[in-house]
Amino acid sequence: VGGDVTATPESDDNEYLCPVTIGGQTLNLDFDSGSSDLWVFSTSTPSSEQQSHTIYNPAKSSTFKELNGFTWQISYGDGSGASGTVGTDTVTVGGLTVKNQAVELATAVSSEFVTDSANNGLLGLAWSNLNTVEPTQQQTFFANAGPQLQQNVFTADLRHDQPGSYDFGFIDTSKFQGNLNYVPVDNSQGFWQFTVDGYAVGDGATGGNSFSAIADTGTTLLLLDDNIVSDYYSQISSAQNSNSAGGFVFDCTEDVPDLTLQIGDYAAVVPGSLLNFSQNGDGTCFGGIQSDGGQGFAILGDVFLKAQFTVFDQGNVQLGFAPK
Ligand SMILES: C[C@H](Cc1ccc(C(C)(C)C)cc1)[C@H](NN)c1nnnn1Cc1ccc2c(c1)OCO2
Repeated sequence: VGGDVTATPESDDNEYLCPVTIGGQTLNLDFDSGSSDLWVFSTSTPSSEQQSHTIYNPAKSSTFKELNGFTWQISYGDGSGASGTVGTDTVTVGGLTVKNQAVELATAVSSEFVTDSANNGLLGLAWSNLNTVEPTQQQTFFANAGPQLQQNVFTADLRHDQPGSYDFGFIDTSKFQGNLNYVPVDNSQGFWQFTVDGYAVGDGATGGNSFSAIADTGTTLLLLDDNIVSDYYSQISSAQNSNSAGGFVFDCTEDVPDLTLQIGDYAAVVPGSLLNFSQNGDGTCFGGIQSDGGQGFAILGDVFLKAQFTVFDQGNVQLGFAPK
């Protein structure tokens, strides 16, 4: 048994949304391999915060069950967050159905979620030890689906400005070139965390120290250690760190170098075209590489994942990468 679901980019590839059916109701959710809560806008969300969101109404689901007294509360690294109550329902993603999946109903959401009307919640795909439900931590959709999957994996094929896909339970070899390169995962902190062994800017030599990184479909950009960020932008003459823009910007006319991350024997190339992320409207462009805020590990978000076909292997606790 498996599932294949389309991942549609919002404007500027800021996030990728996928249709999820919960108790017969379909909402577009942001699949997030960097968190482990499945939460939705619902009839429990204050009407002032519901705005033009699609909401889930548990009263209209014949399979919803309340988990009495259970709560959740999550804060994301970008400062946003949400909280609420919990129940279970039947959840279907791309034809793959999980019964009695914990579904977290938002009773409060931060302004970033209120204003992003296309995003009706998150579906966490990190490890279940990151789930925030109390008093009893809940399993993710992927953890619950694992036993019924042919292969205990899901794959991400995100694309620039065009629909991509997530597959659950199988690896579609038509979606990548060559062989998959596997790297062991340390899931002790709940992330898809692994070691990057070095990096290269443009056609320069690979150097630098090894560092920890997480594969995070829920983060838009490629967030790296400040030293690597400075090294990278030293190769773009007009680059500057702009407070008003919220990060490094450069003239849109500049030739933007590739970044290569050495992962074991695999050289993961992120082409310069993806590293010129968006236009600021004043002739400057916003970089796809930005600071990780000094949190001790790099966050390989969508900018990185658009350039690699990625296998999240729950069975063998490993990640696989291949060029597309
Ligand atoms: C930000 C997303 C989670 C999210 C997604 C979408 C949204 C909006 C829809 C409202 C746009 C908000 C939030 C990410 N998911 N793993 C995440 N959740 N927790 N940490 N991260 C990654 C991180 C992202 C940005 C940092 C950061 C760490 O540290 C410093 O700046």
